[in-house]
Amino acid sequence: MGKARQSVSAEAYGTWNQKKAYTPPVIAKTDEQKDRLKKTLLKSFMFSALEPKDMEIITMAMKECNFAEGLKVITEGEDGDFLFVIESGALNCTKNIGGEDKVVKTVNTGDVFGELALLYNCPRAATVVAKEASVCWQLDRESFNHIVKDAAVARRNKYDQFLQSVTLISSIDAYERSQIADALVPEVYNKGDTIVNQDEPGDKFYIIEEGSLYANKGDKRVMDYKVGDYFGELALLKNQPRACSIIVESDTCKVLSMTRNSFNKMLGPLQGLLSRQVMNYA
Ligand SMILES: Nc1ncnc2c1ncn2[C@@H]1O[C@@H]2COP(=O)(O)O[C@H]2[C@H]1O
Repeated sequence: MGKARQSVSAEAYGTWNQKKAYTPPVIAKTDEQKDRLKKTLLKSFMFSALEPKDMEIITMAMKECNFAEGLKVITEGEDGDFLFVIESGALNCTKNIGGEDKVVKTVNTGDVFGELALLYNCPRAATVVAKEASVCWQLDRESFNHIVKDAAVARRNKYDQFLQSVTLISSIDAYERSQIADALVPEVYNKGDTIVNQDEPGDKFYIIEEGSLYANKGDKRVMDYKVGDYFGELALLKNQPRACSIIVESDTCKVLSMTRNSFNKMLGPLQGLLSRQVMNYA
């Protein structure tokens, strides 16, 4: 038996908010399923930052789906009322481009798919087919709208315009850019702070959102950085210690960081470009 349904009244959202009363669905799960689902949600940028209370509602509302290899989960152009988070396996997203089906992305563990129809009330933008047997967790539109949507939209909007101005990312398509926005974590520093220490191991990549910084190799200043520039890629690309220290020059500085995992996954297609830029280093 599942837990008793919880009702979240309209008043809870304030009279200025048009959201209707929402009764979260409760789909019965074993402890083992709950455990797997929680671990999966923690791997997903869209869900990992939820408040514990919201995480509990989402955990109860999600439904396990086991997709056999070759199964079509989503069809481009159709209406959609669910999104999915992947626990294991891999699925191909294809789009019909000029009469031909082209794979535009392969999604796997921790990725979310099917979110666009829910975020923007539009038909499915791609077809999604299980490339191999995959375990996914399905979430309904209403639960997504009430608990996750506002934060997800705000986050994607907040960084989208800025990311379009970052030269490195300008060649990436809008969908990949939205995925990068999901993965970025803001960090704030003050004048004189060292964000990256020479010779130490490194596992993050950074883009500068506000402020100015410089790089020191030993005592020598070797590079200046401004808004839209990036640093920290070398240790990740080459699996080596930090080649320089990066120090904040302006009074304050905001950077957007990305873990090694996200860097590999999302900036993977840019590795050639990043490696060519390395030639410019002193
Ligand atoms: N390049 C892409 N353009 C649009 N959707 C994509 C792309 N790559 C992956 N997808 C996913 O494919 C899903 C199809 O359903 P949705 O449009 O709801 O949400 C879409 C995204 O989650």
